[in-house]
Amino acid sequence: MSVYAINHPLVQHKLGLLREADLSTKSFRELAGEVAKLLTYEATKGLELEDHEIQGWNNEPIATRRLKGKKVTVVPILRAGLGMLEGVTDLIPSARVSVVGLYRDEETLQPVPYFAKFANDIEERMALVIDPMLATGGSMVATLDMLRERGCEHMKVIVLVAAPEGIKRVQDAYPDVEIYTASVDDRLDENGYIVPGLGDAGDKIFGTR
Ligand SMILES: O=P(O)(O)OC[C@H]1O[C@H](OP(=O)(O)OP(=O)(O)O)[C@H](O)[C@@H]1O
Ligand SMILES: O=c1cc[nH]c(=O)[nH]1
Ligand SMILES: [Mg+2]
Repeated sequence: MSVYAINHPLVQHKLGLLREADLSTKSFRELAGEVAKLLTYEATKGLELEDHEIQGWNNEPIATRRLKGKKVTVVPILRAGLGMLEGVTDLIPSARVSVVGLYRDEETLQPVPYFAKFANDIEERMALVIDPMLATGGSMVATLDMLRERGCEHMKVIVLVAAPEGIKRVQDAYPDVEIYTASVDDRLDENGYIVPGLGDAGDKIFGTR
């Protein structure tokens, strides 16, 4: 089972702040970006390197290493995934951004697609899919389906908070996909919200509460 719940003290401290009921939009946005950045650090620890020789300060060659292969594509799921994007691209500034627009129908809890634009050569890139909330997992699996249909083989998921139901759904469909999260929470409530969770992450990030 490849779920990585990151217990780093900074992640746990910031997650605790994010869970405060009356946090301002500004603080929620800042913290979501900061936790996304720390989770990205963990999620990228297995990236492949290649040897690369450079000219050093005194004109002597230095053997260094650099990231190998095509640049990563980051895939925010609209809207709420945008709240994590800057945190991720702070660490991977040359990443290509692919965007998937989905909203979850409030009655059926099914994902409804409304936009998709992928980086070119997606089949050669590692995709880091970002969304604050993994609840039923419907939105995440729909996004992974879109990427896999386009030939993307190497995908990882970064979410701020995950419900056990969503983790199971992703793992059943994509056992090879690693999930990085600040917390595996207890359960979903009767409306499909994660408990204890963060509430409606999209509304909090966009100030549309
Ligand atoms: O795992 P699921 O049950 O599919 O639920 C999770 C999805 O719900 C939220 O998005 P929402 O539909 O609220 O859209 P928004 O980001 O535009 O607010 C969240 O950001 C995920 O994308
Ligand atoms: O808890 C949840 C579940 C879905 N979407 C959210 O924003 N929060
Ligand atoms: Mg929402």
